Amino acid sequence: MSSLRERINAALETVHDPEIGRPITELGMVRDVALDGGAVTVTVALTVSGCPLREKITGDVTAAVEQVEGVSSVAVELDVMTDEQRTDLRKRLKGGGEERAVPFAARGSLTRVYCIASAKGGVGKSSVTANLAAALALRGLAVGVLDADIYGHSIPRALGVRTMPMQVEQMIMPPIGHGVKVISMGMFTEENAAVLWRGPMLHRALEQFLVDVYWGDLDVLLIDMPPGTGDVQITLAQLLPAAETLVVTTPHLAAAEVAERAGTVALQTKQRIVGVIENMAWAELPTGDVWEPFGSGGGTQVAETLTATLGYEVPLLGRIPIDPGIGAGGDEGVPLVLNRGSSSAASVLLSVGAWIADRPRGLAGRRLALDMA
Ligand SMILES: Nc1ncnc2c1ncn2[C@@H]1O[C@H](COP(=O)(O)OP(=O)(O)OP(=O)(O)O)[C@@H](O)[C@H]1O
Repeated sequence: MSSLRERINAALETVHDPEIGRPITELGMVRDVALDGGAVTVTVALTVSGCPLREKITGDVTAAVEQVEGVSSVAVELDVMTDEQRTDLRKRLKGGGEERAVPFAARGSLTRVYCIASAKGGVGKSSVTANLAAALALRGLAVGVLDADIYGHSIPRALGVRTMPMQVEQMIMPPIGHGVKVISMGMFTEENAAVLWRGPMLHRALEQFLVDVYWGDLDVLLIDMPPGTGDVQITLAQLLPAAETLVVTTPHLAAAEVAERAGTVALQTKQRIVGVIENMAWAELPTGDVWEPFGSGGGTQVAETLTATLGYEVPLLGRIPIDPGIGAGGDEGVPLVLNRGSSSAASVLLSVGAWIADRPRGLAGRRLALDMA
């Protein structure tokens, strides 16, 4: 039979750091386990002082150790990592790999990166991104969202994220909302300040979000793009040449114009457009009838035009109806797919999420580093 200390250590291995998602034992956070008969005192070193998750970690350690046979009481003492320990942690998390590389652009990266793009603002791109991210997390996928929309940062709020990212050494720990890791340009600017992002500054900021943020091993990274064509599109195409694009449009936008803009970016950046999502496509009347206030066929037309222009199949992945629950979910920080999963809008969003989830995580069908030149 194992000793009390061994059993306590095994219990501590089940406690994960809430931000990093790895066992605290593996991260070097358990500094000491003192035994006085069955009374246990565990000293945990937090990554930074004033860590907002101290209570959660204390609670998790207590709950895990309390259950160990032979333990009569548990006390948790908190300490803070030394500079050397933080450096060591950063190296461990980066896997000793190249320091300043974009992990998703590395050869062999299995993370699928999708840029959620639109020709114009206000078509619901951010709402779609937040809901798709939540839908993917719901299916058990490891998901991150990078909010690169420099004109409006609605993603953190839509995913219920209210905390700021923590910094450990040069590593930025993304806050997590509904299981989704979130980083937004808005987290690094004064509240509501209109920032005029110039090209080089923008490039550096986006690079930092991809390189210095600890994303961990993601299945999918969604990037909420600013509408239209511009510096963000160019920068991201350089940093993430294998990223793919999902185009969000509404039926009333001139389909030809939407397709032309999206197609031009795809041709210039050589990034593949993998599908079109039509938002605000229809509304259900109290009578049960379907009403299409903005006309119909826009999404199909965009998909068909892109298919013809780009020379490969660009499918229409879904038509999301108008649903006030989308706006309410965004305001409350609980995406519609999580709180009204059976509504028509949620069903479409969940089915697009399923389509993304079912695409292989591997390299199949993707452009490899060799032909990125
Ligand atoms: N299907 C829908 N039904 C009802 N309201 C919607 C729907 N989709 C989005 N909305 C609402 O439309 C508004 C614009 O949506 P959102 O912010 O997601 O668009 P966006 O394209 O990201 O805009 P921007 O680029 O300006 O940030 C929001 O108030 C949102 O709640």
